[in-house]
Amino acid sequence: MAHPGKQAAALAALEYVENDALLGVGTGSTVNVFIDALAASGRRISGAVASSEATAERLKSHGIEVLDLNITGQLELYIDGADESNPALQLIKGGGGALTREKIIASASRQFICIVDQSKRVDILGEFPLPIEVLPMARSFVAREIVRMGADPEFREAARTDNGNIILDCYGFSITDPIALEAAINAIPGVLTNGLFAARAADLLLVGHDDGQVDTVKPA
Ligand SMILES: O=C[C@H](O)[C@H](O)[C@H](O)COP(=O)(O)O
Repeated sequence: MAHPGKQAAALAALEYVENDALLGVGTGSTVNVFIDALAASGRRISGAVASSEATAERLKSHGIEVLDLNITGQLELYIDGADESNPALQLIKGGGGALTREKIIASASRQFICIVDQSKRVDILGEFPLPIEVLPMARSFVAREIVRMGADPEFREAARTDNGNIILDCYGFSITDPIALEAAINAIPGVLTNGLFAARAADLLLVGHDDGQVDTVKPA
């Protein structure tokens, strides 16, 4: 049984899915509730672009067609969870390691609805360690660069992303300017992307509470 806040947010997102929609679908436990609820709702969608192999498998298990982003072009709607959201709806994502594909699909979508439970809302991003996807041969180099930037990178042991890369979880970044930090980390050679979704923040946040209430939040 999913956390009640996650469940409430995921169910609320169903209201934004139109018949025959072509959806982008994120990754994680909140999105899993959404996928299962979508299938159970009987809503008919044209297909979905998946942000991870796990999501693709779950969609297919419900008989939802999984499509290639190269074929679909721009998507109307992307639905995904997050690890943290600030009032501008800038996010930290990647706790499940799917950040790169998630950022691609979010950027290729007209609207990004983010579904979270109340615990994910923060004033300033960064309590959650910032994940960075890195090419394996660049691991030590990127880690040293992150230390030079004032944070503490930790290698996510025994984890490989769907793209065959490694994750550095970075503790202690002072994220007062998320757009600048996102760009600075992405400029390090060997970084595929980092988990800050600041240049492409969410457009709408659905926040689920334990009692089943859902807040609909627009960027401040
Ligand atoms: O890589 C994983 C994703 O960014 C998830 O959206 C994020 O970690 C939130 O996951 P959950 O819904 O399981 O809390």
